[in-house]
Amino acid sequence: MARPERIAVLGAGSWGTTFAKVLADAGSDVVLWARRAEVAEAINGSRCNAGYLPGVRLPESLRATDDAAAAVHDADVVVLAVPSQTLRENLAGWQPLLPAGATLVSLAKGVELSTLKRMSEVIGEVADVPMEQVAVVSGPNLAKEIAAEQPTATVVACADHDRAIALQHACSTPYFRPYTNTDLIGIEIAGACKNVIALACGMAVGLGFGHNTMSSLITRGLAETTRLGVALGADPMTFAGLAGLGDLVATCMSPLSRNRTFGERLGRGETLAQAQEAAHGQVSEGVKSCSSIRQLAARHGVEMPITDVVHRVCHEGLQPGPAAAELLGRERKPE
Ligand SMILES: NC(=O)C1=CN([C@@H]2O[C@H](COP(=O)(O)OP(=O)(O)OC[C@H]3O[C@@H](n4cnc5c(N)ncnc54)[C@H](OP(=O)(O)O)[C@@H]3O)[C@@H](O)[C@H]2O)C=CC1
Ligand SMILES: O=C(CO)COP(=O)(O)O
Repeated sequence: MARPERIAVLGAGSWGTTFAKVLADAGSDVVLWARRAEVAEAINGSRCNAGYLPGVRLPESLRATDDAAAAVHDADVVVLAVPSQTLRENLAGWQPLLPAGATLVSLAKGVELSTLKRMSEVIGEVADVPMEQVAVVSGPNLAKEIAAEQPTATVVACADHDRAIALQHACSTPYFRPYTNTDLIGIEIAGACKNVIALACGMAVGLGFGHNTMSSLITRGLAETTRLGVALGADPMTFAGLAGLGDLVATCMSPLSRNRTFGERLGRGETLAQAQEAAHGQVSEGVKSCSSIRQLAARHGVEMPITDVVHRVCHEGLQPGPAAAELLGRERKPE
């Protein structure tokens, strides 16, 4: 399959804008859709999306618009960069505009609350395209670091390996190195679950705990994520890769992570509403996905104790201190 020529990125938040920059830097012809006209105007005028990426100069070749039809016109790749829980509604509106045969790419890391579906499943269903047309990009990809052109690797996953390779070419730059994979289930489960584990790590930081605690949560978090992924049909090796362990470590360890920061506020005693207000509208996917992942795990008889307490802290009034004590007090068992 030929390298794509025209790419539309729908969603101009931190990651959509950064990924559009990566694609433009890789030489692709990119149009970025922003839902607010003033954001598109600022990108075209001052080459900046100050609300999400202050101080980052966007390439001259990157064009922005608030007209979704103009953005997707003639595109052979359409990248979806909106939050997981709004993707279905957004895509339903865009579906009539999508060029036939275009590769649809998900950047979102979550599990839909109402259906417990992964993002690629939502895309296949709403766009009514074969799953071979749907791809996912996921890895240790904190937007601000990539926007600053710090070296980063990622994974481009698609059941159609040729499409994955075409997309890999379209987003390879001297600072961004994509690998291909065909295990969509593993890549997406890893991406959604790491946000929940990052919330737990943030709570640990907020409670004043150090690196042993973080490391224990990361390792046991990876164990429960892998259990769920394997139950759903994923390749267990995916969880040792960039989109598994790689993203888990980056998100849990970095103060740039919105999920970790959100968890830290809860750990310091703030309420969910206070932590949400401090996020200034930026999405912390784990806050909702902890509930959908917990339900998905229950449906498949998989134990996910960290995800369970994160859900109860976020939505059922459990406090982070007692949540930590509960995890430590669980029945003793072999590793
Ligand atoms: N940021 C990162 O480092 C990374 C993020 N991701 C994932 O990418 C996805 C998008 O995240 P990110 O860009 O960071 O999120 P942000 O919160 O930074 O931006 C969200 C974007 O979606 C738009 N948006 C929000 N709600 C709606 C809606 N109802 N309809 C249409 N557009 C909407 C926002 O528009 P507006 O500005 O007008 O509100 C904004 O452009 C998430 O699933 C995230 O987990 C993955 C890898 C890295
Ligand atoms: O997915 C991410 C890094 O890979 C971004 O994480 P946050 O959404 O927690 O900022």
